[in-house]
Amino acid sequence: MTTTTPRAVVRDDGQPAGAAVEAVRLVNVRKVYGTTANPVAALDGVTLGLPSGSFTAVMGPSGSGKSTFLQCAAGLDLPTTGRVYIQGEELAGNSEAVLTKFRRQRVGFVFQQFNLLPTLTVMQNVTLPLRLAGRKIDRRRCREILGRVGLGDRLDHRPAELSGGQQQRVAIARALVTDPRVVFADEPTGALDSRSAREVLELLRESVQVYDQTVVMVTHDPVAASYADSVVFLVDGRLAGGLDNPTADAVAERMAHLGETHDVQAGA
Ligand SMILES: Nc1ncnc2c1ncn2[C@@H]1O[C@H](COP(=O)(O)OP(=O)(O)OP(=O)(O)O)[C@@H](O)[C@H]1O
Repeated sequence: MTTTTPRAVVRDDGQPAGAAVEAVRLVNVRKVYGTTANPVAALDGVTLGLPSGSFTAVMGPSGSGKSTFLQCAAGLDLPTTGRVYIQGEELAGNSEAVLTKFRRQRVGFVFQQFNLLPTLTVMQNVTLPLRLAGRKIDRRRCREILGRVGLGDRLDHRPAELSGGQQQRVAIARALVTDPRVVFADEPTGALDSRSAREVLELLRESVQVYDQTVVMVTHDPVAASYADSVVFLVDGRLAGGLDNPTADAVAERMAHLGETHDVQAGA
């Protein structure tokens, strides 16, 4: 009989072989802005994995690196050092064309200011990512998604004819139309009244619970964060702990004491 010494098999992204592939994984990500003489580390060694089908809120004080985190995780920008994986595939290559293709195939975005094209109708805005990716436009599916966000009767309207909340729902439909694995949202409720904000957050949660997508959302608002499955906190570009099943009160309480938990690198 022969015996073999068990050997841990580790995948290229640092995860044990056989582990479920995470939707997003950052490994020791640093992003440095500024000059060599005066560098600013917007992200300072962030290692974090977000499971598929999870809804994560990213919080922290102003300047803590939240937007930089989202930009790097989503492939809108490249880290100075470290690695980023979406659904197990490394976001690599330094040409903008490669990054653009990667984003078009795998991720969707929702921004605070909606970023709809004003001259296009609702339907044209929603089909745009498919056109840009050279993919077939299935109008029935687009109508279905717009119905899902409550805008099935507004297909021919232009953004200026819609309320802020409705515009953000168009933006969500546009983010979902390519069936991305991960939707990144940067302050998606920042420009909305509380009722519209609630509708937008419910749609994001539905895309996780019903459609098994993964959502990563930067927010300043503890109520918005309470719609997520978990919250990760950033302070000075470093992870400063997390919170599962967050309530708005628990999030607000943590935010109030964030500086004190500064050096905890969680979720690695
Ligand atoms: N393009 C840039 N050039 C130089 N410094 C930058 C740049 N972008 C961000 N920074 C710096 O990096 C740090 C993190 O910025 P970031 O925008 O990620 O923070 P944030 O948490 O999203 O802030 P806020 O909540 O105010 O939007 C800040 O010190 C910021 O000044």
